[in-house]
Amino acid sequence: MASITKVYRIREVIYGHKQKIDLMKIGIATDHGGIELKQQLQKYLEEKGFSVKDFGAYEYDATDDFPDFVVPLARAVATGDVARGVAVCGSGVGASIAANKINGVRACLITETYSARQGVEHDDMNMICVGGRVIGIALAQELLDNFLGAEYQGLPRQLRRMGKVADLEK
Ligand SMILES: O=C(CO)[C@H](O)[C@H](O)[C@H](O)COP(=O)(O)O
Repeated sequence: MASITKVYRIREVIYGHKQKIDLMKIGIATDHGGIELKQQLQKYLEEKGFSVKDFGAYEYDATDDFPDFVVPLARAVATGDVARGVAVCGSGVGASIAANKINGVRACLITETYSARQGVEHDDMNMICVGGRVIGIALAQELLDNFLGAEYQGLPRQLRRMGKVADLEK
């Protein structure tokens, strides 16, 4: 695992991030497709000691739209207001599509633990998207444990690849 100092240095070199991000501050968002899962995950994270910023939705409304909640969360991840983001929608697909429109966000729809960890270690994934209509709380908790327990390794080949991805945003 990379040291925190190394992680900050990597972020500064690749993305130009200057500020030290509070790694215990996590953002969470959902549309109506994941209200219950979001509530359960927020409680789970808080019990683990994370500070969780809730971007809504706060109540079930079948007419709400995922970009209205996921994009503010993605912007907070991109600016470093929160260290990482957890986005829920019905399938997780819409959330990942919307989040990846924001420069600096590397969001992925995740359904198994290998990718939850490897996506961070190799690709510096900073948002995880899950489907509230697809997975249950037990798997979702395991996904978060792997996502939040992982750090970008920043090996030379990984830096080269993510540098090429970051160049796409210039
Ligand atoms: O799952 C989603 C897209 O991947 C969306 O975020 C919504 O949750 C889903 O489309 C909502 O569907 P509904 O039929 O409008 O409830």
